Amino acid sequence: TTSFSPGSRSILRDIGSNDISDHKDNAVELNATNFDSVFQDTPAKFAVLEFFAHWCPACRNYKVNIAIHCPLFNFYTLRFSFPSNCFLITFLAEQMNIKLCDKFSIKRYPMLFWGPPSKFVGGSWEPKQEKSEILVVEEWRTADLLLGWINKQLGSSYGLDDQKVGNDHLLPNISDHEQISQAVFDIEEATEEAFDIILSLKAIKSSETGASFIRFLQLLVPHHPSKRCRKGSAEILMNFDDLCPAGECSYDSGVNNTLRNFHICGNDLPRGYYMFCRGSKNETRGFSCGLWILMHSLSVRIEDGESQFAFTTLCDFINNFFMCDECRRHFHDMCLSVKTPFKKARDVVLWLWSTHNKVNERLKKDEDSLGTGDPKFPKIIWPPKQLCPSCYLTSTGENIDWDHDEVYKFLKRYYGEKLVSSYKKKSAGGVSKEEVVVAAAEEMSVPRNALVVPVGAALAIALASCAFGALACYWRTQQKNRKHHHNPHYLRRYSSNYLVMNTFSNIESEREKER
Ligand SMILES: Cc1cc2nc3c(=O)[nH]c(=O)nc-3n(C[C@H](O)[C@H](O)[C@H](O)COP(=O)(O)OP(=O)(O)OC[C@H]3O[C@@H](n4cnc5c(N)ncnc54)[C@H](O)[C@@H]3O)c2cc1C
Repeated sequence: TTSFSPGSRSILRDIGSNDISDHKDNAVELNATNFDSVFQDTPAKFAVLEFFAHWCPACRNYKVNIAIHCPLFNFYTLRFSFPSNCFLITFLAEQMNIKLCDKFSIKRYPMLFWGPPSKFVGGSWEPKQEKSEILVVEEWRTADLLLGWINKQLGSSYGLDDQKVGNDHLLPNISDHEQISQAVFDIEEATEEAFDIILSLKAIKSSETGASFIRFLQLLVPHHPSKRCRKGSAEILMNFDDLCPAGECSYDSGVNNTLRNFHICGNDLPRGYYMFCRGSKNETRGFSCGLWILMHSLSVRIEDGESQFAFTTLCDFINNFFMCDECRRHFHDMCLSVKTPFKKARDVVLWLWSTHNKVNERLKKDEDSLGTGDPKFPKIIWPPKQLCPSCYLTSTGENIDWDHDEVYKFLKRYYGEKLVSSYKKKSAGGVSKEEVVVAAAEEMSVPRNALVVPVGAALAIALASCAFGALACYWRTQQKNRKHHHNPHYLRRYSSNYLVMNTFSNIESEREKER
């Protein structure tokens, strides 16, 4: 038997497996406090909201039935997502959540509702309410009943044997113009998952790995495409020297003031699923895809003065914290092959793009011969012509003559504006105002008047006052008195020319002004 912790969504994951006792509870708590934000946070068009009670055997039994008999549900419950953009949320009706139960007039368990997620935000339901967009799901006891009911609402004809419907609203990457908007969610997910992995493997274990982690945060604070990740990174950065004095982080859970008390992108992450990066098989894509997208989206946001810093930071981050050994080593070799420091942001963007293509090329051969790739997402040299015709000067067979100016323009658009505007466009023409609020990614530019100081300034102040956590310490000091110093030793050590020293709030207020 499995016990589900009160209020958690663990049951969703648990029913994803036929052996429902397999899974650990690592799910995000859904409760009266985050109820609205969870609904706001999804680009899904429809949601199934379930009120259940942990003592209600029927609640559990019908889910097991669904999990075993309908792979389609298996998929969406596992991934929280459903064909036609629908997802299931379970909600435990216990004492602390009683007000919400009242708002939805819950009189029995389980009770399932169907509607656009935005309608659940601050929403309510009454039995005789007419014209409500929230409907009670009447048929839910078995997989085919529930599927039949949903088919009726959607005018679709999904069948119990459908295996891969989870991806049918996502186009393959060849035509992923519109889908890139969803990548913001994956960028957040990958950022938080990377942080989780670092914590669970206790990967910050020396002053070197600590410094690498700090530099990564320094890159995220001004440039992460998601505002809440920028904020979360800033918080960790500011507290880092307290959290990891002398490079010794405490990883104990249940202890105050440890890294575990922090989330880079917010308490409700990681969500446990990917959207743009979702594979057609469970074991493909996901985190590593999200990590690439994160790196590309960072690269197009940096300024020339940060080029070498961004390059070494990404290289070191992968080398220290991406725990796929083969990936790490190959990437590291490619980093080492760069002999001249980068001076232009454009060159970093193009280096990352071509490095990613080298990985694609290598993996394509492996995947073709071993059959280990995702059949829906074969490795390709990217971007394909369909996505960027002007990127191609000529191509004969395997040889492509790229127009690098066009490739650069395309990448800036795709991982910068496009990532933002598709999402906003979709929201504006789509369901509700709230969805715009959820847009985790906003503008791509760093404020023009960002204060840029020599990065060497960091060590002058920082080393003197805090042996380790130097950069975090400096960062804090900077906020207080903004003194500029220079220390060539630091430049050598971190091989970086400049560092944008903006406080998070400065950056955000600049962004507000620009808006
Ligand atoms: C640093 C790093 C090194 C890796 N090394 C290895 C390795 O050695 N062996 C291994 O088996 N796996 C490796 N991986 C994983 C592998 O690269 C893929 O991430 C994984 O196979 C999933 O592939 P995917 O189809 O989701 O596409 P990914 O390659 O993950 O790409 C994600 C998305 O990025 C876009 N994209 C594709 N190519 C480019 C490009 N050139 N420039 C910009 N955007 C692009 C596409 O939209 C694509 O869907 C590595 C991952 C990372 C982050």
